[in-house]
Amino acid sequence: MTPAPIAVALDAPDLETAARWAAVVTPHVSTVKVGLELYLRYGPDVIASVRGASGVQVFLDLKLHDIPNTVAGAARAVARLRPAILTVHAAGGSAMIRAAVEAAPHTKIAAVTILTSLTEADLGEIGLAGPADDAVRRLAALSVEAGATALVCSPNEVSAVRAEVGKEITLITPGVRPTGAATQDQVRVATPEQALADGADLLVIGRPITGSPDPGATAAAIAASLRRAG
Ligand SMILES: O=c1ccn([C@@H]2O[C@H](COP(=O)(O)O)[C@@H](O)[C@H]2O)c(=O)[nH]1
Repeated sequence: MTPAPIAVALDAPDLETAARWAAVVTPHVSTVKVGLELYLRYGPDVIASVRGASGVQVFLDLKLHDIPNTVAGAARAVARLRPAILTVHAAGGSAMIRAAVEAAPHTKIAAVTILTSLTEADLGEIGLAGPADDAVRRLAALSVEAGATALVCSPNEVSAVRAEVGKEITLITPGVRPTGAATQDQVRVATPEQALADGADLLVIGRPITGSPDPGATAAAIAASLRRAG
């Protein structure tokens, strides 16, 4: 069976737990995601541990955000680990995004538009007043113009972003919650089925899977539900 277009966020407190989650979900999902918690604790070794024997695609979610020269150096440093996807913050601007793209030519650079944990009130607080859609579309267009081939946005904006950037760009959506699951610190959310129907290419799902009693079975159930819906 083809693995579902899901990236399981391995936000684990230790490497053993992350590797165990990766091993049980990889028959069912296309991708595992390593974020700041794991990478800052264990460094590059974490990539081989979660990739394991299956060779599953690894998404390195470091959300780089600095001056172009520094981001280029960081992207070059992690590119040797061969992550399939590496994130940078779109708010770093065109030159910074372009620097990452040029420094890591074999890695898909994904620009994070507006974090899925932010409300419109939060956006006002940081000087981006107005509907989230507007800021997300603006940052999406700028990122693609700068060479990003993937974008991270909430499922709520995915159809607007698709209309803005076309079908060649990979749209990645965190903030995905199966019906009835706790939203936790996520604000702009939708179900896996809705996110996919609206045009997402890769759904990031963490705690609803890793916090469940049987992460392998939960990943399999979400994957089956996507196949039924598709
Ligand atoms: O806007 C963003 C960008 C990245 N993330 C990351 O996705 C996962 C979501 O985990 P859940 O447990 O499903 O909430 C997490 O690793 C975030 O760092 C995001 O949530 N929103």
